[in-house]
Order: sequence, then C-alpha cells, then structure tokens
Amino acid sequence: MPRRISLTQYLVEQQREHGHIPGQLRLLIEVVARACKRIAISVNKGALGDVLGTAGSENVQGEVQKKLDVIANEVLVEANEWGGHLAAMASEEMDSIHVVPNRYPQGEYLLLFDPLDGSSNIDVNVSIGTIFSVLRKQGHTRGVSEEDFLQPGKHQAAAGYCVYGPQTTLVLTVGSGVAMFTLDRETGSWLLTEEGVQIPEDTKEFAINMSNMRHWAPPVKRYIDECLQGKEGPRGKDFNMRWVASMVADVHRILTRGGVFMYPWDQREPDKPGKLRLMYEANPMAFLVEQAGGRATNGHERILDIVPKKLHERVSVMLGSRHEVERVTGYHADTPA
Ligand SMILES: O=P(O)(O)OC[C@H]1O[C@](O)(COP(=O)(O)O)[C@@H](O)[C@@H]1O
Ligand SMILES: [Mg+2]
Ligand SMILES: [Mg+2]
Repeated sequence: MPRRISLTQYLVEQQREHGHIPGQLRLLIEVVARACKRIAISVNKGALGDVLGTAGSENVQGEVQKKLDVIANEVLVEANEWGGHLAAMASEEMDSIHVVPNRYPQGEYLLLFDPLDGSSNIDVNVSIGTIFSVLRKQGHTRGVSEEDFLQPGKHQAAAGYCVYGPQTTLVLTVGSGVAMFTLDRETGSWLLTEEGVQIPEDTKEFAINMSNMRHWAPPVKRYIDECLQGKEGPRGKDFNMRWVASMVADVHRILTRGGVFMYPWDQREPDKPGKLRLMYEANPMAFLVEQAGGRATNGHERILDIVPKKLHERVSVMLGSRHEVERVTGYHADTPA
C-alpha cells in the first residue's frame, strides 16, 4: 500500500530530504499539474462543454487541430507563463518557441509539451493525455532561442504525462524513479498511488499499429513475425497485442504491467525518421521508461542520447520491457541507421 501523500508533499520531500530538485522545479511541476487538472475538467465535459470536434485549423506539422488540442495548449501556456520558473515553452501545437513575455518574471527552465496526445481518440471517448518535458537553459546568455531547446533527452530535469482515462493519473519522474498520482475529484488533490514503478523485464504483450506492417523495415517485421508465431515459433510463447493509438495510454499500460511499444520508421516516407516527435513525445516517455527499469531506442541508439536538430524533429520509437527492446534493437544491428 503506497503512502497516501499529496503531489506537493512528494515534491517537497524530493526537494528537502533528497535534494533531487530545486524549489523552482518543484513549483513548475505544480503549475503543470494544476494545468492538467483544468484540462481534465474540459475533457470530462465533452459534448456538454463544446470541446469535441475540429478547431478548423492546422498545426505546424500539417495535422488538423481538434478543439481540445487548442484548449489544452492555451491552458498550459497561460498557466505557465506568469509562474516565474520558465524562460520559454515549446509545444506540438505551436510553430516556434513561446518566450515568456517581459512583463512576467523569468526563470531558467524550458518546458515542452504535447498538450493533447491521442487526438484521434477525443471524439470517441477513449483515453487521451498530456505529455511534458522539462529542460534547464544551459549557459548564462541573455534571452532564449530555439537552440537552447536542442538538448538530448538525457538532460531532462523532469518529465511526465497525465492520462485522462477512467482515472486521471499524473505520472512523474524527476530522475529518482517514477511516481504515479491519482486525481481525487472530491478534494481536487493529486494523491500518490504508486512509487518506485518498475517495468517487468519480460513481457508477452506488444503494441504497434499492425496496419502499417507491409511498410516496416525488415528488423521490425522479423520481431513482430516471431511474436505472431507464438508457442510454435522461435519465442516459444504466445503474445497478446494492444493498440490504443494514444501513446500516453499505451505507455501507461506498459508502466503498469509491462509490454513493448513501437512506432517505427516506415518506407512510405523514407526521409521521415518516424511519426512521433522526439522532444515532447519520445524523450519524456523514454526518461520515464528508463527510470522504471525499461529501455527506449530508435532501433539503433538510446533515444535519450539523440541530439535534436530541430524542435519538431521526429523519431522512430521502441520502448518498454528491457529484454524485448534489447531484442528488437539487436535485430537492427546489421542495418544502416
Ligand atoms: O493513428 P496511429 O497512426 O496509430 O497513431 C497513433 C499515434 O499517434 C499519436 O496519437 C500522436 O499524438 P497526437 O495526438 O499528439 O498527434 C500517438 O499518441 C499515437 O501513438
Ligand atoms: Mg502525441
Ligand atoms: Mg498532441
């Protein structure tokens, strides 16, 4: 039975007792958690709150924006810009970085987010989420530019997501393991419901969009083909498959009971490294997964080691149970990166 302490108490412990986080970072995380609570309220209203359907606009990646993509982005920007902990923000839904205006106090952190992950699931009432990543501005130069954001994921000071599902759960790492907090709707508090989360090293469950099978590279085809052969194949066991199509929900399942999640490169657009975005989807999830004892690679290298060249860079993703990710990464050894 986990200790029933609040997110605030947990963060104060991390700051004061363990010295893992500075006060500024603690306050920043609390602001993000408050914003997620507000997003959860909009998500729950659904049709009653006129939050379903498309917004009639496109984001920088040419994707149609849903009303909730726009609402969640606004909530996060507004909540964070006057907090005094940030230098700038970046989002899936914003073309370029959003520098904290001069009228507000400036901080040293950089916040990146996917305000609403799993947009295709909003209107069908399936779990969706918010993903965030926190970096620290390096050096002491005045002002902030996109360059300041282009740090490898291993530099993240904190990362997490909030899943809006049957329960609203905030999952967080500040680099000292993974903790989960469930929103108590009666009191409005985030309460610790799991800490020291560990992903089992082995699994019998994989998550991949199978409709893309014919486009995958040979190592991914080989891995999935071997899983599909079940007991009679080289793996000697039957596998199960799950695909929610919200990365947040698929990763949450993996943090809860293990599994492997893949969104690999495919040959339809050979120059595009993958579908998922490195800086606000893959990096925060890779940080959480590694902190829970799992692995996260792009098939060739550790995701957290990749040095981004641009803000909205995409990446191939394989993450989850350690032995499975090592296996599928090993299958890529003979293929060029
Ligand atoms: O519809 P597909 O191709 O299976 O893609 C699902 C993937 O796309 C995403 O929804 C992309 O996220 P957004 O909704 O933030 O664009 C991932 O969460 C998910 O893993
Ligand atoms: Mg997303
Ligand atoms: Mg999104």
